[in-house]
Amino acid sequence: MCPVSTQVDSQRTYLSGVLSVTVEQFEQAKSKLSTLKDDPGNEVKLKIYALFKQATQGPCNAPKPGMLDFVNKAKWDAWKSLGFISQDEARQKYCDLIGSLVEAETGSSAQVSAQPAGSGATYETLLVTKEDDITTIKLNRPAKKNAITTEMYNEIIAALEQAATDDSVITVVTGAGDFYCSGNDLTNFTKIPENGVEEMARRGADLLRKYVNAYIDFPKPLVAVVNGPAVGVSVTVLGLFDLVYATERATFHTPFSQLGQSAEGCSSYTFPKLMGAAKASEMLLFNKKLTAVQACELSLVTEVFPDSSFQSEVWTRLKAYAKLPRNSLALSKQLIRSVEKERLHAVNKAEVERLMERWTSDECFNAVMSFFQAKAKL
Ligand SMILES: CCC/C=C/C(=O)SCCNC(=O)CCNC(=O)[C@H](O)C(C)(C)COP(=O)([O-])OP(=O)([O-])OC[C@H]1O[C@@H](n2cnc3c(N)ncnc32)[C@H](O)[C@@H]1OP(=O)([O-])[O-]
Repeated sequence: MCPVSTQVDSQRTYLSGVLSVTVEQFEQAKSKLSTLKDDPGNEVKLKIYALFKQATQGPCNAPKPGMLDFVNKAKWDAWKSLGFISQDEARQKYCDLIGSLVEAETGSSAQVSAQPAGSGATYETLLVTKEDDITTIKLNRPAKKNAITTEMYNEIIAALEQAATDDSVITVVTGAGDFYCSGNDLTNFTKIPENGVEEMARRGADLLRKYVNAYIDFPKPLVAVVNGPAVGVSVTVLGLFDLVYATERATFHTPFSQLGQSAEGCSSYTFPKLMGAAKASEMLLFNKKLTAVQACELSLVTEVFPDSSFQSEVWTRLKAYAKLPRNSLALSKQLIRSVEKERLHAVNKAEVERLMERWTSDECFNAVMSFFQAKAKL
């Protein structure tokens, strides 16, 4: 909560039914920003920038910077992502954000910020719901084909931690829009911290290890409802799900070599085990894209459904499954997976170490540049 706004409740005004901060409170928040001692990190700085622009100028109307103008493109994207929220709401969010940063530094809300996001928690990149004993984690950046930003990795980890302990029976991961997920957001590679690419690689590796661990350790039945094409890390972790239901429109590919990278998500172990070494190599080394039916034939997918009836058939089935005795389901899942857990953690660790080296390589740098250059020419 914003300390600035809570100090002077009487100065708050109601506009269109929305609690709003005064101009004075907004100015106070602005000056508090310069007193912060800790760098809040690029993601948060971008959010502050975007909220400030929205609060002072309204929705983004600036021309889109070129793809190679990384910094200005990231700022523009952040501002644009606020859509048409009102200047009032942006002022309120700006104050709340700066208030929470100030409070975190002074220690008064340290406990709150250390807690995983829970039911009732708001996520920026996910829609998390609980209904019919099913917790659904929906990746929610459809305009970017649900590419996974650093923030989204953290939010998925938090949502899985929460789902692991809530009273739902089954947990589902799915995507908003026409894609399931386009994998790692390639702009993650353009957010280089002050201490350089090595530091970016170290942080990325740490986050990826935690992310994959969240799937390895997940204690209840975990189901992927693959509503469209899936790419990269969203495909590799499928080997850690208990069921994978796919629309016939879905495709599956892992363009690691093309990106100068290497396999992750425990796929260097789960894929050969599921489909045999030769088929796994075609995917993981040579970027072979599978149709949903081919993925099902190779045991990566449990069952394929016609696109027109996909949602209704899958959800009818999942709702029935969620009525089964919860402890029996969870304990059976744990029996199936526990034999492999130690090995999977070791595989995850080894894959992440390899990737950390890859992310500082010329091969990876050149591949990511090619992606953005190709876009810039469009
Ligand atoms: C961490 C572990 C190691 C890595 C593991 C991996 O996941 S490796 C795998 C890594 N993944 C890849 O290599 C996939 C790279 N992406 C693609 O190949 C294609 O975008 C596509 C086939 C996913 C969709 O093609 P389409 O013609 O249907 O749609 P479109 O292209 O017009 O996209 C719409 C908007 O979304 C944007 N966007 C989409 N994906 C990403 C992304 N990953 N990143 C950032 N942005 C992305 C795209 O730029 C565009 O934004 P704009 O211009 O509106 O600001």
